[in-house]
Amino acid sequence: MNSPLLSVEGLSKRFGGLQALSDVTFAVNTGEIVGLIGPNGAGKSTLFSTLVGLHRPSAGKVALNGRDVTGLRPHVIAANGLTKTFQNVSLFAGSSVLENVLIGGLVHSRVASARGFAMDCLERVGISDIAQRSAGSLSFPERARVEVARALCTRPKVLLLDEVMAALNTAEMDEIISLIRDLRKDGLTVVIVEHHMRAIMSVCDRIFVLNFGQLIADGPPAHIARHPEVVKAYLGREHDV
Ligand SMILES: Nc1ncnc2c1ncn2[C@@H]1O[C@H](COP(=O)(O)OP(=O)(O)OP(=O)(O)O)[C@@H](O)[C@H]1O
Repeated sequence: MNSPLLSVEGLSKRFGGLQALSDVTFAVNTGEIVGLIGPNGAGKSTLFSTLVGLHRPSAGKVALNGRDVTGLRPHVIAANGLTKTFQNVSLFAGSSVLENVLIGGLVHSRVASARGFAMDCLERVGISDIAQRSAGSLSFPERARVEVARALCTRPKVLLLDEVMAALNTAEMDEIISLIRDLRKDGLTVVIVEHHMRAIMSVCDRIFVLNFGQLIADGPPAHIARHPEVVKAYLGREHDV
């Protein structure tokens, strides 16, 4: 059997007296779309930030394609193929859409060659027509696409999407879901943190559930939607899938 593309073993993160992640272990295979859910404060963003090197883990190991990337600097981890988008979309409002996306490409190349690839990424997410617009003037759905394009510009193998659908209505969310499916068809592996259960349940092959920093369940959407501990800790009721 092939080894998983992303492998996380016994990952823990402590902030002073607070244990934000406790002994988290999971694996993601090439081409999967995996969801990560759990109540506010469960540790989802901390897990993403620790995976991409923004936090140094207190214990545990992260491997990408069999290579240990634990504790490496964020740009080195990005260059190895693991990238995340940022919650509460953090674009440079005074810069153009193209400039915002191009920043992602600087992990691999200089500005001149990054520009062409940044345009390709904008094309891939369907917004090449707004490349010269100021990022500060964008709608929420446009901003979500720019965030995805910027992450794509780092040429990820695994893309971590942190609540990119947060401010979107149902129709806008469906468009992003369709984009995520297209990215998978192109060979990308995706992990999604999202509070919109309809979106998560419809797009993910598998879902991991965090509660108080611990992984309490892992399985296909139909299993997670009826998992008693998940319903109690997070969902509040069983969901139809
Ligand atoms: N830099 C930090 N310093 C100290 N504590 C932190 C830090 N970042 C997160 N925490 C704490 O770690 C815990 C997990 O937070 P985290 O943001 O990862 O949860 P989350 O599951 O992403 O929540 P949400 O769904 O609200 O985004 C929380 O108790 C939070 O207050």
